[in-house]
Amino acid sequence: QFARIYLQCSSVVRSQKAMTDQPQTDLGLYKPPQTVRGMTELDRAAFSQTVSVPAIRIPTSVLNKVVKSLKKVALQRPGLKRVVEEHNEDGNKDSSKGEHRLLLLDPNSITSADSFGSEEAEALTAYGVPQEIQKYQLKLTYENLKSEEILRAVLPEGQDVTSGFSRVGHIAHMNLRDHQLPYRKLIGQVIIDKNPGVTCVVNKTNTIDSTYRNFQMEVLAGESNMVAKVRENGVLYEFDFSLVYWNPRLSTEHERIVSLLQRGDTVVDVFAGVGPFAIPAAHRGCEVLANDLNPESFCWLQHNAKLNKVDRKITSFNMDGRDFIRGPVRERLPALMKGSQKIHVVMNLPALALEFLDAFRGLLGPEPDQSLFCPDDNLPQVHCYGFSKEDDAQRDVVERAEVSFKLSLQGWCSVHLVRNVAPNKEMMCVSFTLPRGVLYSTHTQDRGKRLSHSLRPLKASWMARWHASPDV
Ligand SMILES: C[S@@+](CC[C@H](N)C(=O)[O-])C[C@H]1O[C@@H](n2cnc3c(N)ncnc32)[C@H](O)[C@@H]1O
Repeated sequence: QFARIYLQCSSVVRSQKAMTDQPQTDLGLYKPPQTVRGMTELDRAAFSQTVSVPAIRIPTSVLNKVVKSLKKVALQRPGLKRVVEEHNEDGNKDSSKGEHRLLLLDPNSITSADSFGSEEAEALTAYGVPQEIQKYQLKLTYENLKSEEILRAVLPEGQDVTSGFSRVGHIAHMNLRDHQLPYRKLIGQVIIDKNPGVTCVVNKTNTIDSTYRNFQMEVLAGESNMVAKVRENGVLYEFDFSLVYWNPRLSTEHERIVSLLQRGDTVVDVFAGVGPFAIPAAHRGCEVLANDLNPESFCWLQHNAKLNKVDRKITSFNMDGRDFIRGPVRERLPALMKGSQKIHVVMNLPALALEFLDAFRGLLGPEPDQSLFCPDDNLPQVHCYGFSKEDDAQRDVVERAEVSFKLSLQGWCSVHLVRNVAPNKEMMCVSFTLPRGVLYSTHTQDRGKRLSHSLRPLKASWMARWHASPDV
């Protein structure tokens, strides 16, 4: 039944799940002082601790070569020197042993002289370094700890310290769980400390079901400046993250759609946001009609068009999507369809866009005179997004598009899996050539049977078109 529906899984964008910024390696090394457990105001000094680590003594004449050979077993920690001077029993630098240095080793890999692998042992022999391990008293400070170690030390024992955050310019955007909320200010500060470039951490305080798809958020740490500068696929955007929609996990999808466009095509972006389809499309030489209901998105869209010097290619609107289709789009469509350049309609409001497809029903009024009938009319290509929680997500989104059109799309569309949004929720994109029988009809009500019948003679030429352009 759905033989022509292609599910493309390759571009699933994986969520950033871990709060940690470095891989977990030597979690056993740091045994946090009990005093930090339950801390809600960050006291960095309280995290300091002296630990005993293995070390090997190396003559300075072969230091660089030996350090290179022992790279895999050397201690690696943020902000930590792994090659140190030797000290005498008073803790002072021992100048009598000046021609040697100590290389600190990872206690997870090296516990005794026998722990070296064959390659490392051979290198030590070749450079004349005795395989003797000594203990070194190392002072670990807050700077040398990873965010996960700090949070594991602070949060109640046995509770999960990981949580997702995404980066929007200088802003780290978190979605903390209830048990983490008492520690939210501290968590925010740790994220700032451990992630260069992050100067503001916010926590989402509502679900994204507001009309404009923006989040309510609380600033946990850092500056309260919500105006982010973001580069996506080489294009610069600026916007107030608290007032508009922006999702860094859509960059692959934005790029995928833009790669379908040719210079001179027209792009109709019904739910344009701050411009992640519209601006690159204009950059590619397309004429763009971009609309968003949110006045803030509309302003930032215009700002971004100017910022990227494509404002002359973009005509922007601040309207409801249906009114936009039935107004400015309807006005321009007949002329555009006479041309040879493609028309792409992008509808990225996944919670509702499939329902908005009904705005195309009867958009161009009755069928033109049969003598003027041209099966190769330049019909718009639609890329419409939808969420699905169904087992068969592609069938689900196609069926919902069909309900809006009162017309079967079987055999006429492709479906792309954009990303997995939650364990049982997919974001899909249905692409198809807008059926002629949808655009031309006298009624906007239920005319499914007659329309699907009137489509039949066109099917062969549509199929030919489908094969010629697999991107629809
Ligand atoms: C999911 S965002 C997508 C924005 C952008 N296209 C992107 O890919 O990032 C959906 C956008 O639709 C806008 N929107 C919501 N309801 C709308 C409506 N009825 N008409 C037009 N725009 C609407 C929101 O303000 C939001 O900017």
